[in-house]
Amino acid sequence: MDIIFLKEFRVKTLIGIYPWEKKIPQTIELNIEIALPSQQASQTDHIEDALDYSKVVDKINSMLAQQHFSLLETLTEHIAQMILNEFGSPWVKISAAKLNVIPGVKQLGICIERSQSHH
Ligand SMILES: Nc1nc2c(c(=O)[nH]1)N=C([C@H](O)[C@@H](O)CO)CN2
Repeated sequence: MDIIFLKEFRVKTLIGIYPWEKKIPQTIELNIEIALPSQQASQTDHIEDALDYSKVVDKINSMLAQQHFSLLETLTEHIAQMILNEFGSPWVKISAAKLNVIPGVKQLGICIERSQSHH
């Protein structure tokens, strides 16, 4: 299985359950692994055959500018479903962390894995 990864991808968004968190954007750090639907790009050297990771970054930036979540669980689920549905990936692993939001904890967050469901 071939995997594209995005490491330490930082993005500002409104995220959290508390009133202040719904007004003040916070930086979250994403780490993402995306299984590729095919190995074709490694043979052809054509971007048209690749899963274009710059498009994934653009999609996530625009999603998190428009949609505001209370929980990191919901945020990661939405990103995972977008990647599975719009990029045809068979499997994704996504972690999202808040930075220095609780004294004494440098990062805290969640990590999820999701696969295509075949009906
Ligand atoms: N399981 C979770 N627990 C908590 C979350 C969350 O997103 N998932 N969020 C918060 C608050 O927003 C917190 O980050 C502020 O300190 C608390 N617990």
